[in-house]
Amino acid sequence: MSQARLMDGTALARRIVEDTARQAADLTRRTGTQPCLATVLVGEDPASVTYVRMKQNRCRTAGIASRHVALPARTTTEELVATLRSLSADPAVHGILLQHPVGDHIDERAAFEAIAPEKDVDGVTFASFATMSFGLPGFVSCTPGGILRLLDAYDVDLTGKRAVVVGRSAILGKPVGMLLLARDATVTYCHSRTADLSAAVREADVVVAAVGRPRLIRGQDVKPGAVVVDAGYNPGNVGDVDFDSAVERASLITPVPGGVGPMTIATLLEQTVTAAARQLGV
Ligand SMILES: NC(=O)C1=CN([C@@H]2O[C@H](COP(=O)(O)OP(=O)(O)OC[C@H]3O[C@@H](n4cnc5c(N)ncnc54)[C@H](OP(=O)(O)O)[C@@H]3O)[C@@H](O)[C@H]2O)C=CC1
Ligand SMILES: Nc1nc(=O)c2c([nH]1)NC[C@@H]1CN(c3ccc(C(=O)N[C@@H](CCC(=O)O)C(=O)O)cc3)C=[N+]21
Repeated sequence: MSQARLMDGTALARRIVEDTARQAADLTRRTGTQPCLATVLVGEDPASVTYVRMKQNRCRTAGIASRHVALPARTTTEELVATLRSLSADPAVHGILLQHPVGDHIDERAAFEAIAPEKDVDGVTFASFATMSFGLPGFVSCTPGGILRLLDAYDVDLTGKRAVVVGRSAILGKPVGMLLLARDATVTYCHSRTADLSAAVREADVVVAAVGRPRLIRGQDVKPGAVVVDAGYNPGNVGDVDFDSAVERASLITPVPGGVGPMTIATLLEQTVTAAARQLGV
């Protein structure tokens, strides 16, 4: 069998960011206000520092202002909630991103819920999860939203397809399953307690790997012709899919890097400009 075609997230994300930059410039010209994303980081985990910096850099190239709030690792839930409430109330801030994970001593859910839904451009609040799941207007979780955009760009028909999502986190696995369900896929969630992961994956027409375990999904478990989305992003730019073996069986596959990662940031920027437009009343 021939090798899978690559789903090029870098190229699609570049087009989305260019469109977003035009919209940001237009909005700035019409209102005199630049769209602004606030990024909040607790602690100094090097990977998280890098991700947040990438997001800020991409904002700058798209003409979106960013404001960074760096909090010490010992920050309490109450302090973090207070910070997010004050950003939620600040009219100069249009979108808020709280970088996950925040540390075990903090109630991450309480922190997410302190983000005003109209500024939840990362799509992490209960309100966003609900609107996304019901197909109502609102903000989608960025990585899941980016994954669906990528599948659409490659004309992947999801209707009636068996989709297996490996992982069920609040910002990735669970919401991507809801988006696939909304597109009439038959969705199975797998997680750390799944009895036979290989058996589940072997049945999948579409696999989304969102685990955080390097190369967990192997080519031998990929159904020939399946579509494979690797959302994993492990140290050393390694995905959750064993690319070299999976590329031999899949029909379409995302590379790491250059697949899902850039789509996440493109979705974040796009939703920030949408949030700003709504808040500025245009
Ligand atoms: N490219 C991007 O933009 C982004 C990439 N990521 C990447 O995606 C991956 C997942 O991130 P995230 O969802 O935040 O991670 P979490 O650690 O929050 O969740 C991991 C999920 O995988 C499940 N899991 C763990 N081990 C296994 C296993 N051996 N078999 C089956 N399931 C397992 C867990 O199950 P259980 O629920 O039972 O514990 C959990 O549901 C990471 O590599 C992360 O870096 C994350 C966000 C954005
Ligand atoms: N609240 C929250 N929302 C997130 O969206 C979120 C988060 N927390 N915590 C951490 C993860 C990780 N994440 C990535 C985003 C882009 C790339 C990305 O663009 N990667 C490039 C490579 C970039 C490079 O390494 O040069 C690629 O895959 O091609 C990777 C990882 C978002 N996350």
